[in-house]
Amino acid sequence: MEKKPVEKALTGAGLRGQVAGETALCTVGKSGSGLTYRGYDISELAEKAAFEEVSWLLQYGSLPTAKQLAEYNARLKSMRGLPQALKTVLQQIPASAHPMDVMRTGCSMLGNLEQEADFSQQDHAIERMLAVFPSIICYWYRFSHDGVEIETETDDETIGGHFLHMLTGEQPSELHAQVMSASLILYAEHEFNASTFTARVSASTLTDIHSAVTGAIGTLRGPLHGGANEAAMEMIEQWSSPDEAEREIMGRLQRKDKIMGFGHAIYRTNDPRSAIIQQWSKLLAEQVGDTTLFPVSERVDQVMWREKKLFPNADFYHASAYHFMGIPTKLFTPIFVMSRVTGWTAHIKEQRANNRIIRPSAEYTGPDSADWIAIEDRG
Ligand SMILES: CC(=O)SCCNC(=O)CCNC(=O)[C@H](O)C(C)(C)COP(=O)(O)OP(=O)(O)OC[C@H]1O[C@@H](n2cnc3c(N)ncnc32)[C@H](O)[C@@H]1OP(=O)(O)O
Ligand SMILES: O=C([O-])CC(=O)C(=O)O
Repeated sequence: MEKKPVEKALTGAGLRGQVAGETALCTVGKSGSGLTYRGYDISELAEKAAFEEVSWLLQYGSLPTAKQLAEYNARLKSMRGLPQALKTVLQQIPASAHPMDVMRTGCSMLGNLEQEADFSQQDHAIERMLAVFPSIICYWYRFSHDGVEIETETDDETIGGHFLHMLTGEQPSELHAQVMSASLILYAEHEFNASTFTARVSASTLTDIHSAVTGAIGTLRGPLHGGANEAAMEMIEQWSSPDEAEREIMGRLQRKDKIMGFGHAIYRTNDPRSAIIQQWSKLLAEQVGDTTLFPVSERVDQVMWREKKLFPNADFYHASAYHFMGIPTKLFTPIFVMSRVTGWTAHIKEQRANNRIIRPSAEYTGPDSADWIAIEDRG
């Protein structure tokens, strides 16, 4: 079937199509559907790189040598521990809290305990956030849900493996560690998306790095952005067959509901990250013997294209992939944070290196002038 692009101008509301700054970090949809990080194609990175190589690439500008990577990994490993004051704060947060709020509070508290005194400390602060974010979410999750106080200073080689290990209490399989690495690479960076733009606006005031990242976490939380992976999971898990999924999707489209995990502000024909995570999801489905969730996902994909010419974005097949690895749905978006902190902080560094406060203008639509009305005369 030939795919046709979604017809909608890249202009107007939402600053669509307007250049809001410069970056050497990433291109999105440059030739319609591509994605590159510092010139490297996403499919090559997802196939050949470890997530830590990509995070180094974003933070320091080039691929690391073997020595640089080994030293970086050792540093990250040594930074996984939580200060007692942060543990105490995490222990206060109820199990009913939204895990993205936990991430936001965790990041903010870290900024209180380990302040970035000046910008010469930014690389240390970035490595610390990258190393400790999985610890923050897993410590809170296991404490609030299972009553277990976990050890976050594990010996796992990778960030993805470290996360899965803390979450399940077991060493992850090679396949799961591989999928986590690929997933973290896919989510790492995406130009001027809403959360990254938040981070850049924040950084442009010359505020500290934890404030900028805290704002970005809050922005990523929304269902139109990172929260879509959880929303997609909540949708597809309701259906027990592809036929039921098709009927339900048709009904939702008729009611003009948004289907989470579909469509994109920039890509017009496909999101290059989707096919990659779809392949991993398929493999995981085979491994767990799934005969429902993956076929349901594929049917939703087909129907959305047939009916609306809308395609799955990075979030849609992440839902089933994470589910097959046993990750609770509410932790899907925090994984996005564990990855995207690399993109946010690379943008913060870039903004700081050539800064002018970001302060656009608005088109005024209010009354021309208004005459003052004394309070006793107001109806
Ligand atoms: C990692 C990420 O953050 S990826 C994005 C994750 N978000 C989602 O998956 C949420 C669902 N998707 C959406 O809400 C949107 O597609 C967004 C927010 C991603 C992009 O929004 P926009 O740039 O405004 O979308 P776009 O201009 O391409 O919309 C074109 C038309 O398709 C419709 N449309 C877009 N996405 C969807 C969807 N998921 N379900 C149903 N209709 C949709 C729009 O309502 C619009 O219709 P209209 O012309 O009648 O108003
Ligand atoms: O670019 C966007 O608007 C949203 C997105 O896909 C991302 O942040 O990964």
